[in-house]
Amino acid sequence: QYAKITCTGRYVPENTVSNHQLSTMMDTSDEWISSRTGIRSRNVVTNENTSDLCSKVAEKLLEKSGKKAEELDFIIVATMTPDYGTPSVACLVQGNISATQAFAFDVSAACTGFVYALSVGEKLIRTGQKLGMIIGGETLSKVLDWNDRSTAVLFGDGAAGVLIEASNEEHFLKEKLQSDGKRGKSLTSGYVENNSPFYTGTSEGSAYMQMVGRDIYDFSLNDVTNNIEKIIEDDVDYLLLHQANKRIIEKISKKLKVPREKFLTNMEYNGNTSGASIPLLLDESIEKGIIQLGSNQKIVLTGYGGGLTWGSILLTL
Ligand SMILES: O=C(O)C1CCN(c2ccc(-c3cc(CO)ccc3Cl)cn2)CC1
Repeated sequence: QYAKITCTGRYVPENTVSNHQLSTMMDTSDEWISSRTGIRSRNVVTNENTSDLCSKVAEKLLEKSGKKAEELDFIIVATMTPDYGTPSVACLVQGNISATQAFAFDVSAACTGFVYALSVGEKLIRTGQKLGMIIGGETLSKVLDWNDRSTAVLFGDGAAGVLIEASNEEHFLKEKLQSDGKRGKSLTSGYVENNSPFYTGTSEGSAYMQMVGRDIYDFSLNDVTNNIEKIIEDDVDYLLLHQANKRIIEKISKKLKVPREKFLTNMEYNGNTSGASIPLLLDESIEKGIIQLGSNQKIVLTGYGGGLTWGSILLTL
């Protein structure tokens, strides 16, 4: 049996923060942010954590599909901003929706997390599971250094996901997943201090998000373009890339010689939501009627970011 995406859903926090609002909090401007990133606003939690956002998505997926929670065989959450080290966000979601038959785990691959998780979920279906839920969810606002304008203006909170089910038709056509730990220090977040009386080592990192923008920019233009080239086909209808920066997407489209209008974007009102960005874009594009489940449209999903990780999946809907 094959796997097929049968439902999509999303949830973003109510609190919308405009570029202008940020310009009253730090030395930045709407002009700088929107011209350099394409971002005009983002949504930021005030009293929710990642498991809350993901649980809202889970409830929406069940409501839209008519599936019962106890039908779920597995739940995978892709996140770099979990509530806890343990329990996983996926387990917290499982508890919240009483998916009593499911096994649940998180995937840590930053902005490529949803692509990695979808790839794993597809294999679980192909080896016999019947129904899975795969969610990308982040509360990046809790790990940002809000005094560092170079990162604080780029990121947003949100969650979105899909149901995948066993199918007789083949929908997942090709994938290429990659990582490079040697370059991992270019984007870090969530370092945990060791306070043991025995520890004499140094503190390596920061709990806050730190990014060497130049390195990530160059990586995205070079490694990510090469990755897409390995799986893309001439009749691809749309490419849904991780929504990190409008200029990088324009540069990738030029380098690939693929028309810009095939690259869907939504960073304008979400900011960079890391593992949530691709499923947010997928659900929004379906709601807008640009993409339809069951249409046989051919799309590419490409994530790229912390790890460093990057990867693409070519699939038909
Ligand atoms: O000066 C400028 O133009 C600045 C230059 C620095 N910028 C960056 C740099 C890197 C990213 C980024 C982040 C991730 C992680 O999700 C993945 C992929 C990318 Cl390309 C986003 N923005 C903002 C505009």
